[in-house]
Amino acid sequence: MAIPEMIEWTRRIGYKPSDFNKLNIIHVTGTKGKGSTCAFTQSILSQYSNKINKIGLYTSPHLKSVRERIRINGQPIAEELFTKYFFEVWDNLSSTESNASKFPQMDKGMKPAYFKYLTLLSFHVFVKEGVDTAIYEVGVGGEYDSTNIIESPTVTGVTALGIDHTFMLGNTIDEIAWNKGGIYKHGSKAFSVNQPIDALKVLQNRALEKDEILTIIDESLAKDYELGISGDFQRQNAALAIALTNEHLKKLNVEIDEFKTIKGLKETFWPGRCQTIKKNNITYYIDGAHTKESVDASSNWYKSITFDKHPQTRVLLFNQQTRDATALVSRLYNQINPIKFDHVIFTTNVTWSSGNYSVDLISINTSKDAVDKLQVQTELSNEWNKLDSNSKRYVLHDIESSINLIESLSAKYGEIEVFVCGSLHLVGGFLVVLDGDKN
Ligand SMILES: Nc1ncnc2c1ncn2[C@@H]1O[C@H](COP(=O)(O)OP(=O)(O)OP(=O)(O)O)[C@@H](O)[C@H]1O
Repeated sequence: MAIPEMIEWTRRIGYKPSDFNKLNIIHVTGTKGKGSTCAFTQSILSQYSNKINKIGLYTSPHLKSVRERIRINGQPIAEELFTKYFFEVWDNLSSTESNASKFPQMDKGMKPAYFKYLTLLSFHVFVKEGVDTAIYEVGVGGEYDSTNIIESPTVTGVTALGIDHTFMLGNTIDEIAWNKGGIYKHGSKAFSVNQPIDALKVLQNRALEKDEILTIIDESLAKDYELGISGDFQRQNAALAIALTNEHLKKLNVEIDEFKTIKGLKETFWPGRCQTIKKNNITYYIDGAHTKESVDASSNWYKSITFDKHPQTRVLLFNQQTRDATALVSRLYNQINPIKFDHVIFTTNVTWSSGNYSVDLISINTSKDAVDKLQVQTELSNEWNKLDSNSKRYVLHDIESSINLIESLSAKYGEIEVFVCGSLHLVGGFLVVLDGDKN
């Protein structure tokens, strides 16, 4: 019922899905690289400002502020606009009659859950603000995702597939591919990067169901270009972005200009993914990887850019609160080998030492009890002890305390390098504390 319900919510805020065709939507899913691909796409298209007036970008999750999820021309929408449109949606949902015979479970006045609400809000914002190109990142999967009420995207793309969200999408790569391939649409060219053979067959069939022939992009498309997001694997995401933007521009009858592609790729900024920040004597290498494949990718990135450096001290700051954290951390250890960490810090995603989360980062998915008992962090520390008993291990309650510890290590040892990894929630809180955003 996910899609019929989403269409019903849409009706209650005053729209039909076909109203969103004028947004000229590029729809993107995948397991890894969706957000980066969308960011490259946005940045390339922003070079055509004489032809494309306003570009909307809908992505998830956010790092520091929920407004990052709904961007116009690359910028998170302002607080005032967010508030205004949020309550317009809210009031419409409160007042519009329900379609009780068809949706008895959706009483008048009910509100959809978080992601659905934000998706509705994004459509409303983009229509009201006169967006003429919109890029939509799927939340989870594709077929039943709330973004999949989009009827006529200009083009669709599937990034690298892997195993994640199995409770919703299935345990095998075929089932996952089936869900993701649900965004392909009749009349919209279907793209993907190269995938494991089983997944590829499923994607091909899913495209055929919509009378489209799947195009596997040439992954060398971006090989000679400078990319604004670091990491070798980003070449694959950038190549997909080139294919998507070229097709989109064709549909809009805009001439493709390779120089704009090159400039757009170079200027792409997407924080929290293979990002380096230098602060005094501390260099932070930050990546929100949290699945097997992405932990491999980001560990290799860290290794490749720091292997030849010989800092006084290396530190790992890690958390993963809900997935198989110990398996991920041992994977990270094996990938990074022979680099060794002198200090290893396991923290929760709680932002401040007071026990508070930054307001936009409050998580109701994490059991408070597990956080209070530092259960996951203690398990991680025990696991690390088996992997490398020479590292000094710390189990800390929150991100602020972890950064304080890192700063005290730097005061003692001088030049230090810190790899921050395991969770985008950790990275979000980390950036809030590092930037001193007290909220
Ligand atoms: N093509 C890729 N292959 C492998 N790993 C990747 C790839 N692209 C991104 N990653 C990894 O996934 C992490 C998240 O990247 P990104 O935000 O682009 O992906 P996403 O699909 O939006 O993921 P999520 O939904 O988890 O946010 C990156 O930090 C990186 O570690």
